[in-house]
Amino acid sequence: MAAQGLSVRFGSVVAVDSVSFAVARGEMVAIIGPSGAGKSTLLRAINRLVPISGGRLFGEGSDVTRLKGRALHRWRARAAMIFQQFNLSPRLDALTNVLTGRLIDLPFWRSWTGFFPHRDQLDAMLLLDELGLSEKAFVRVERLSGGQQQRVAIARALMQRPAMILADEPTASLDPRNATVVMQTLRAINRTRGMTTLVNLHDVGLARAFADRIIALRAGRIVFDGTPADLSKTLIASLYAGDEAEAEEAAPRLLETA
Ligand SMILES: Nc1ncnc2c1ncn2[C@@H]1O[C@H](COP(=O)(O)OP(=O)(O)OP(=O)(O)O)[C@@H](O)[C@H]1O
Repeated sequence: MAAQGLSVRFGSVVAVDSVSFAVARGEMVAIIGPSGAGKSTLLRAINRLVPISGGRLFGEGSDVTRLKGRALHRWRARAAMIFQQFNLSPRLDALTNVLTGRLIDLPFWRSWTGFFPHRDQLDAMLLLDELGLSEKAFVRVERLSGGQQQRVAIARALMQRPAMILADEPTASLDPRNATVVMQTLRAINRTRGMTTLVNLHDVGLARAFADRIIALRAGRIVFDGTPADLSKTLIASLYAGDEAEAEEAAPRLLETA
């Protein structure tokens, strides 16, 4: 996947400002930056959930900026999104939520009747098992913990048979222990399946612990693109300059020793 001079504007606000980068297959990239830096807009632009105002985006051999109709639908399934608030159907059980990841490829009448092929049911069950949730398959997701719900959302994303996962602040609603479990799950999928993963994170510590590479955004522009080891305390401090409360939240221990 590659972005070349990618921009997203909302009226006079430039949320993503001529951003260029390429992500290799199987890479795990964390995108960090202060609130309003454009992290969410960038991931949504890759999935074409927000209109792209300028530049080019390439993925799976296509110019994604030009895709329409079925091809665009297909790209959206291949670039599977995971959200902070899970976006599950709370009253449905975990298995059914995972199965809805297949709706994208099923004929309309099947989604309408709620009938899923046996093969898909087996795949969904195997995914839940892989993510340590087989005993929760028939439990309504509203009764699961936040960490379990996010893992159901990850299983649903995998049911889309994606080429990449785009996770937008997947740990922001979770306590530190569950946040770590969710990041471990994303990392395990990245390693075992070679799944290309882009993950927006507020928490710089999690980004450093789990990503191969970190891209830092400030005011819609890339201000750092490198390995976690190369991300200096000075850069982290400048990233959050002017907002001590946010710096403290994003990188408490890292800045303490600066
Ligand atoms: N739909 C929209 N309409 C208008 N402005 C928007 C829209 N979405 C985002 N913006 C603006 O674009 C800029 C980037 O927002 P974005 O949500 O991408 O940042 P972020 O880095 O993800 O922030 P946060 O960490 O707070 O989620 C902000 O100025 C925001 O107000």
